Amino acid sequence: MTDPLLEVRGLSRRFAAVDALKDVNFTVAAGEVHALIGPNGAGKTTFIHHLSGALFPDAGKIHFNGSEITRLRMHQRVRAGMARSWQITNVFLGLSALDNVALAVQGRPDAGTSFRFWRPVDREARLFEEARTFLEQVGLGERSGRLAGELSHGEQRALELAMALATRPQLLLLDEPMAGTGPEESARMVELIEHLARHVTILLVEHDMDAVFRLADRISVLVNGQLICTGTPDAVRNDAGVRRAYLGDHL
Ligand SMILES: Nc1ncnc2c1ncn2[C@@H]1O[C@H](COP(=O)(O)OP(=O)(O)OP(=O)(O)O)[C@@H](O)[C@H]1O
Repeated sequence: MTDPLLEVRGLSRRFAAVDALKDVNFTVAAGEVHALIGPNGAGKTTFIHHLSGALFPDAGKIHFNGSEITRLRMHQRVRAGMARSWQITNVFLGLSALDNVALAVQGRPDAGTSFRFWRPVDREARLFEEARTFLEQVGLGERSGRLAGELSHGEQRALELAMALATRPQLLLLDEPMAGTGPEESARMVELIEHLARHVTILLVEHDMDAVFRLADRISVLVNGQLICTGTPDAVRNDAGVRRAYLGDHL
């Protein structure tokens, strides 16, 4: 078996009296869509914060793409090939969709070198050309000139995905991409994630179980800070412990 793209070993984190994460062992294989599910307060957001570098653990190690990243800062993890959707907090609402993605392209470390040999006018044209391809990938090609603030909530989530893709990640962390979207927008987001999954490995945290069971190759279940099960959607659906602790209410 090839080494996992992401490997978490013995991750623990305590907040005052709460064990938010307890000795979590977890892997994401290259090419898969891996969903992390669990009831409210299970520790999912805390876990994603540890992967993205927003928080550091009390114990445990995180390896990504063969290197240890446990103590790396957020921007270093982005450079290493990990991108996270931030629930729209990173989108500049007063800028066009295209400008938002162009900024994300420009922030990529290799953009400086790949654009260095172009004259300023060509350089700018290249930058926007590349940004446009990411907008097209998320279905926003026609909306590139719109101010981000004028886009619907679902379109803003898609824009955020285009910005994450602009960093050319190997692993995309999607934190509740369906949150706040209506049924039509959710369906579009599921299609979009299916499309992106052909090109990039995805770790998905999501409460929408229809979306999770449709998209995931493997599912991990977190309850009270502990990973109680990892397996295929069928295995997780039929796991007695999972049904008792969580899915029983949802199925
Ligand atoms: N900064 C913090 N300070 C104190 N306690 C915290 C902090 N962040 C999280 N917790 C606690 O850690 C536990 C896990 O919270 P977390 O937000 O990670 O759960 P979650 O699975 O993401 O929940 P939800 O699905 O509702 O978003 C909860 O008991 C929460 O109250």
